[in-house]
Amino acid sequence: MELKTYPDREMLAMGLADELASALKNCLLVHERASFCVPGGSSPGETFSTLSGVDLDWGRVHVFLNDERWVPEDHARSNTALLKRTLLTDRAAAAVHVPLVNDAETPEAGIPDLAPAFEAELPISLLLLGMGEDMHTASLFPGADRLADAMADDAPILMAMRAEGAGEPRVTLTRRVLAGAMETHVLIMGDAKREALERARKRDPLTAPIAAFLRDATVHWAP
Ligand SMILES: O=C1O[C@H](COP(=O)(O)O)[C@@H](O)[C@H](O)[C@H]1O
Repeated sequence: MELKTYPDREMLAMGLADELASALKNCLLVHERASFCVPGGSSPGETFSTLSGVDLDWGRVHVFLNDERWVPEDHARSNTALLKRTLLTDRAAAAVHVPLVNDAETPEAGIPDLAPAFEAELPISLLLLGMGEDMHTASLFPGADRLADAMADDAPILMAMRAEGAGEPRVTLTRRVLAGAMETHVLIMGDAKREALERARKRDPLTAPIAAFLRDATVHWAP
């Protein structure tokens, strides 16, 4: 694991957006397209806004979320809405968005229609993950009902997930899919998450799911 620290959140957004843009450009030099898998939540908005203005061949970039809360797009907690508002705008409006939610009643009912589109996106070219103070990443929550299945080597691409701390039901890419990414970055902010990261490094991924992705990751942190 490499840890990059920034003096403040604005510098983090600029530095991380720059690094992600370089990774996408390098990928597009040798591949027809790049698959770019990104988190939702409260942390990535400023990085996404900065990245959306970068001049690159966005039409060859396929963007999708690590996970989604099973809520409609006009819901305040919709990760899809955040993605559309902050990343898939400006120059990046030309990117191809692979949706992770539909209008089915539950994630279990929606996944069969969503999953086939993800087959063509693997392996993920560039992965950005977030992390909660409880050491969850994507919707791989400690104590979640199907965490062990989602962490297994033979997990499907997408799984439904429910956990006490998660709020609503979720859909998440599974560990093997996320861990297969060619390049991985993690975005965290604040002292509590820095402490959680250090705790997770000593823990089993089944109790600290972010630990499954740290070995080859670059972690970006600001106070
Ligand atoms: O619920 C979620 O939480 C994590 C962390 O979010 P943050 O608000 O603490 O930055 C996020 O990475 C994930 O995509 C999201 O669905």
